[in-house]
Amino acid sequence: MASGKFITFEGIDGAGKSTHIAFVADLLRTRGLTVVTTREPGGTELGESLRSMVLHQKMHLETEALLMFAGRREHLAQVIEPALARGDWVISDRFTDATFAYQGGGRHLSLDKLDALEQWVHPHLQPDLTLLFDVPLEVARARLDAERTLDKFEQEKADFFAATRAEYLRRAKQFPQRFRVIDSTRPIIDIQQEIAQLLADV
Ligand SMILES: Nc1ncnc2c1ncn2[C@@H]1O[C@H](COP(=O)(O)OP(=O)(O)O)[C@@H](O)[C@H]1O
Ligand SMILES: Cc1cn([C@H]2C[C@H](O)[C@@H](COP(=O)(O)OP(=O)(O)O)O2)c(=O)[nH]c1=O
Repeated sequence: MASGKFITFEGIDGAGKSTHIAFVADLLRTRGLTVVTTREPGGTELGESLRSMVLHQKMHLETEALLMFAGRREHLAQVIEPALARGDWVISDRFTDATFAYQGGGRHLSLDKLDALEQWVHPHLQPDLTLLFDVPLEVARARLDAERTLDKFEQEKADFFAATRAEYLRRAKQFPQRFRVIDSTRPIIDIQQEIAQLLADV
C-alpha cells in the first residue's frame, strides 16, 4: 500500500489557510488518494472541548501551551497516526509549528520548553509538507475585520502577530526540507496554481 503523507497548513490568523484546505483535499482525491482533513486545536471530541477553552478563556501561558500539546496527543492517537497507518493522507489546519509561533514567538514561552513537549508528544513524527501562508499583518487584519467575531488570539495586538509571523518564518528557514512559504497576498487562483505545482512533487 502507498504510504500516506502528513500535510500541515500554517500562518497567522487571516493569512488564508482555511480558504485552501478544501482545494488541496479535492486535488489529492482526484489522484485517487484517501484524504482526512482535520484541525488544531481540535480534531477529536476532547480536542474540540479544549479548543473552546483555549480560544475563549484567560489562562497561564504554560497552561495554554500544555493544553495545545494535550489536545495534540489525543489528535495523534485518535486521528493522525491511525490515518497514516492506513495509508491515508492527512491535512491538518495547524500543528506543532503553531505552538512554536504563537506560544513561543507571540507570547515568548521558552522554545526549550516547547522542544521538550514536542519530544514527549511526537518524538518521531513530523509533517511531510508544511505550507506556510505568509502575509503582512495589515493584510491579515483587514481580512479578519471584514469577516468575523474575533477570538482570544485574533484580538491580540500587532506586535504579537509580528512575533508570531517572525517565528513561523524562522522555522521555515530552520526546516527548509518540509516548509514551503506561500506569498498569500496574491489572488486565490494564483495561490492555488502554486499549491498544485508543489503537490505534484510530494
Ligand atoms: N488570497 C486571498 N486574497 C483575498 N482574500 C483572501 C485570500 N485568501 C483568503 N482570503 C479571505 O480572507 C479571509 C480569511 O481567510 P481564511 O482562509 O479564513 O484565513 P485563516 O484560515 O488563515 O485564518 C476570508 O474572508 C478569505 O475569503
Ligand atoms: C494549534 C494552535 C493554535 N493556536 C491559535 C492560533 C489561532 O489564533 C487559534 C485558532 O486557530 P484557527 O483554527 O486557525 O482559527 P480560525 O478557525 O479562527 O481560523 O489558535 C495557538 O495559539 N497555538 C497552537 O498550538
